[in-house]
Formats: sequence, C-alpha cells, structure tokens
Amino acid sequence: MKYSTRIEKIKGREIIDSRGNPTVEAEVTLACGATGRAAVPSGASTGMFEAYELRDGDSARFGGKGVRKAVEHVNGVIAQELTGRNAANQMQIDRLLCGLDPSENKSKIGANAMLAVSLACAKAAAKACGLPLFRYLGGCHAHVLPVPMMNILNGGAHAGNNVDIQEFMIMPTGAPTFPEAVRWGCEIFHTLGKILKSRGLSTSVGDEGGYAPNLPDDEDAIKVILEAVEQAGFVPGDDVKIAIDAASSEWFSDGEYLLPKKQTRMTTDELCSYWKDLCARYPIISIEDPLAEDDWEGFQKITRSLGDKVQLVGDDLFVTNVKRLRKGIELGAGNAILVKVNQIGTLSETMAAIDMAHRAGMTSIISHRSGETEDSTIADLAVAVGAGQIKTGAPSRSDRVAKYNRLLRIADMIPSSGVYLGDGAFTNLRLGQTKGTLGE
Ligand SMILES: C=C(OP(=O)(O)O)C(=O)O
Ligand SMILES: [Mg+2]
Repeated sequence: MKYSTRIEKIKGREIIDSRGNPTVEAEVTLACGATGRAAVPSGASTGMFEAYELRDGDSARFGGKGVRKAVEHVNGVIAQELTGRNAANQMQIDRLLCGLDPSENKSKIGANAMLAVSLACAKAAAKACGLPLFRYLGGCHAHVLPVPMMNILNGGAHAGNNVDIQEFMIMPTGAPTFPEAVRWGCEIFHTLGKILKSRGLSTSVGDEGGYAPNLPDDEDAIKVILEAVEQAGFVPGDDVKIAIDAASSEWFSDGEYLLPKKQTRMTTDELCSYWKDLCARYPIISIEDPLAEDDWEGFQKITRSLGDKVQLVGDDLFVTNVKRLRKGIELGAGNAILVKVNQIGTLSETMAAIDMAHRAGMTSIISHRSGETEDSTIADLAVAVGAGQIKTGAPSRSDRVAKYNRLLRIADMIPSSGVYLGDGAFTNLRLGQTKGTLGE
C-alpha cells in the first residue's frame, strides 16, 4: 500500500490510571515514521449500558486479568486486522475494530482495547499530516474553546465523605477567554480550600480532584461554593454558574431513589421537585443525570419542567451511544449529552453521537472519567467538534491539569486566540428544546 499513513505496527501495554488501577495504552506506528499513543480512562459510577471494559477484577471472565487480556487483544487480533491499513481512514479503522467483536457491547475484544487503538490511529495520522489533533479532527473551522466545568467539590462514588451528589462544578461563563476561565476556576478552588480549612473541614480531595468534606446537607456544598465564588471576587450567577452531576443511577433501586449516604428516599416526582427547587434558589445552569439511566419518564418530566432554563445532561442515560441518544431525542428526554470516549469505544462512534446531538439542537459536553491518565485527547476533541463545554475535574491532580494545559496550548495555536463560548453562547444553547428532531 502506498499511503505514508499505512499502519506498520501496533503495540499495546498495561499502564496505571489515576486510581492506581491498570489500564490500556496503545502505540501505533505508521510507514512514514509518525507515531500516536493513547491511554484509556475508566469510570467508577459507570452506566449499565456502557460498552464493556475488560478490567482487573473481571474475574468471572478472565481470572482477574481483564486489562492484561485487553492488551493481548491489542497486540494480537487487533494488530493483525489493522496492520497495513490506512490510519487516516478513521471510519474504516473503527468499522474494522467493531467488526472484530460481534457482541452488542464490545465485550469480546473489550471497549478499552478498541479505544486505545482507535485514538492512537487518529493521533498518528494527525502527526503524519503535520497537524495538531484538534485541527486534524475538526478541520479549519475548529476554533471554539470550551467553557470548563470544574468539579471542585466531590461526593457520591468519587469520595469517601457523606455527600450524595457526585459532582459540584463551577462554570466561569462570564470569563472573556479560556485562559481567564481557567484562572478564575483556580482562584475559586483555592478560596474554597481556605474556607473549608477555616471551618475545620477536610481539604483532602476526591477522585476528580475536588475537595471532599463532610457536610450536614448536600445543599451546603452549593452554599460554600457560592461563598468561595464571592470571596474570590466574582459574581455568582453572573460571572460563574453552578453545574451538578447527581449521578443518580447510583441511587436508583426498586423503583425509587435511595441516597445511600444520607439515607434519604425519594420518588421520581419528589426528585424532580427537589431539582426544581434547587434551581429556583441557586444559579444552577446544568444538571447531569438528575434521574437514573432507565428513568426515561422522569427525564421527560424534568425536561418539560426545567428544560427551558437548565441544561439536563444524559450521561448514564445516553452513554455516548446513538441508539440511546436517538430515543432521548424522540422522547424529549434531556437536552444535552455527556460524551465519554470509553463509553462507546471508538472515535468515529463518539463523533457520530456528538453530531447527532448537535443536529437535534442538543448541547454536548466532552468529559473525562473519574479514573484518568495524562492522555489529553479529550481536550483536542472538545475543540475539534466545537462542543463548547468540557468536564475535566479540579486543578489539583495532574491527570486533570493535563487537559486544562492542553487547552491553554490550543488557545495559543488559534490565531484569533480562540472564540470562547462564554455567557452569550449559553443563550444559544437552545435550552427551550423539549422534543427534538434528528435533523436528518
Ligand atoms: C465522570 C464521571 O464519573 P465516572 O467516570 O466515575 O463515571 C461522571 O459520572 O460523569
Ligand atoms: Mg456523570
């Protein structure tokens, strides 16, 4: 084959993630000598409809050697299938990867094995073309830097404290540029640390780098964050808004919600009222997984009642999967999608989900996982697709900081210094959307 982007070699290896758990990394070498390397993240509050990750602890299937098995698949069956193929033909690469696994959820080969190679091919091809990844994936129009959703207070499955809501995030929507947004976020994070310390509360951090204090009530997290915003010199609701990830699939069992730490029980209707009340009292712009992954009716209800004001994000609900997203669009369940590359397992399928969401008038947020590595592909992806929002934790752990720093470098590469999708843009989020069309 004559392509200089012809795949010469694929090498998989086991590395560790930010929780010290093993994960998969792949390195792709092309005929022209360009190489691409990608590492796969891993969730803790994983949705049950996510693509299957072969991981350790997966003893039922591979004697506790899940990640090792995924690496074997990279070096074996995947390398055999893709060697000699054109890495610049991403769709073909991803189709071939999917073709190796007849299962619905990629459980034979492992979504982690596939994703490592899928992303590494894109990175190698970008290098062969002499382009930064965001430019290779997004073309000449890629120019929008995302608003950071900085998760500065952790709870739920990401922290050992008594807070049930998984993530409390600040969005510096009033910042004029991306670097300013990061600076504001860092200053608020530091101020929050000082306030917590002055009250004798813990300043140790959770999986995504946010503080993880014990608090009398989850609502107190919002109160103390707003205090930090003000003390840092910003105006809550004006300069900085609040976003929440409830991760409420973790609470759902037998038709009701049981918040495990505070032992509070709620029905779907009560939970919807709880969110409505919180949004009326605080500058909350976004709630992720306000209802559980199969509570479609609950999602419809909350979208009808809050969807014109608040971004209602499907993470476990959509799992970056066009089939589930299509259902959500048709039902009017949610008005935004959280995008996690390892929920679906290939780059093309990820981009198809983002495209479907955007054409239906939904917003998208590119997201890390709670278990991360230094790989910063999602920063490039956010700019490439013009997502406008990125969720990548607090500025206290280098696995999260890697994404912010990559975006700061990308901001420097965009001659206009990047259009920052700040507050004005939020009025264009089409939050009024309650029932969409696929735009096809
Ligand atoms: C990032 C998240 O957590 P995890 O990676 O644990 O699913 C999330 O729920 O949005
Ligand atoms: Mg989530």
